[in-house]
Amino acid sequence: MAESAQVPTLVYLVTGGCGFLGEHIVRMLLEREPRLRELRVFDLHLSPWLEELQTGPVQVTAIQGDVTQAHQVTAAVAGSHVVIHTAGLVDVFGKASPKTIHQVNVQGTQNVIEACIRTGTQFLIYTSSMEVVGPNVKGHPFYRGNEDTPYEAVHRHPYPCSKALAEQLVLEANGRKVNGGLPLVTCALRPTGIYGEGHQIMRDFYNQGLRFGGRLFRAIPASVEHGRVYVGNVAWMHVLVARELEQRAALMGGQVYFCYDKSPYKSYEDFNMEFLGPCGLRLIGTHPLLPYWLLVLLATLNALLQWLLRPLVLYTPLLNPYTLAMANTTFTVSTNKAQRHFGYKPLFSWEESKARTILWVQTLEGSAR
Ligand SMILES: NC(=O)C1=CN([C@@H]2O[C@H](COP(=O)(O)OP(=O)(O)OC[C@H]3O[C@@H](n4cnc5c(N)ncnc54)[C@H](O)[C@@H]3O)[C@@H](O)[C@H]2O)C=CC1
Ligand SMILES: CC(C)[C@@H](O)CC[C@@H](C)[C@H]1CC[C@H]2[C@@H]3[C@H](O)CC4=CC(=O)CC[C@]4(C)[C@H]3CC[C@]12C
Repeated sequence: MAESAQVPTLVYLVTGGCGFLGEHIVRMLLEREPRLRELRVFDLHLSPWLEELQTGPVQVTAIQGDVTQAHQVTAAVAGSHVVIHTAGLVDVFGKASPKTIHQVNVQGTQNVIEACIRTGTQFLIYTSSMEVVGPNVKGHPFYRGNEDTPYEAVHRHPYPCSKALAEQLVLEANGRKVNGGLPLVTCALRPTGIYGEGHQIMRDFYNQGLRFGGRLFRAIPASVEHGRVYVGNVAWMHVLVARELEQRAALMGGQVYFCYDKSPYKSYEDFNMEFLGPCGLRLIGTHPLLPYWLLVLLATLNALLQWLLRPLVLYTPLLNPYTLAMANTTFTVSTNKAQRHFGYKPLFSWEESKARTILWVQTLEGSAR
């Protein structure tokens, strides 16, 4: 991928480029990657905002496609220098079947890998997840751990299982010969809970609060810390890895990196209130309002109701057995591996991340402020 710094010559492909994280990666690349000649945005659902990006100096190519269709992926990858694979089914609410989650997240990733091999694309960055590690099915806490912290990564839920399998495929593909004889260089980035402009779950919490007269009810102890990272910093880490992967292939190839920044360690609900509070919502209770056994019962009833209603309507509440277990298990990271390996530093401070997210929440319909 060696190229002259003056003339934009590179072709990047972002799968899932119209998603929450994907959009930030696309915009960040256009703002901060001067070597770009063409940016291909591959997604099952193309967004209208892509049109506004097609008037700039970089050729933005919108490709409507499905990562489960190998031929579509191969056509999109052919001729690209770097692939950022962020497309995926991010579902812990029972919206998609386990089979579909596997097809998209695992088979789709395999299709991306094989497309790189077949077409000679050398650099592949995969958006993995903290969920590849945990919280595990035993509810073991992961307290300010890093990429080398021993932890029993045992999962049953289709989503974390699919992310773990896909990450393994990507890392194992590192070093395989691509068409033309050069080695494929891969790495995987593991964001913790991403927040920021466009986060659907934050939108869901906000709407739930509006439905209850501006109130949200504490279900999780404030002491249970959950790692969060601002979407702009996750996007920046992807851009940086894509830039450094060629020069530092021996060090970075086949590696995993947690995505992190200076976002504070808080419970999932308290962290959300950093943004929802200034927008008029209140979190009721300094302790969970219901005993844990009752929350488990309610979550189980929600899962039963989802199953009963499925032939008629898709019922996907925030509270289900998996989300309750996740929220109730400490999982935070403390690492500097990305800084040591490729000089990553968060682009956005906590204050900037918070301000940007609050501004976005305030634009949501019904915002009190
Ligand atoms: N949201 C979060 O807190 C975290 C997300 N991640 C990972 O980041 C990536 C992006 O996640 P989000 O932006 O939150 O999700 P998202 O659902 O907003 O974006 C995913 C994108 O992939 C596209 N997509 C889904 N199925 C596809 C298919 N078959 N073919 C082509 N495109 C397809 C969707 O249309 C969507 O635009 C995912 O791989 C997810 O596992 C990792 C850690 C945390
Ligand atoms: C209803 C209450 C119990 C409430 O507190 C439930 C919160 C719950 C919806 C979230 C708690 C932890 C979140 C997950 C975590 O951030 C890790 C993730 C990584 C990903 O790759 C995708 C999203 C998620 C699974 C995230 C989803 C929402 C939570 C389960």
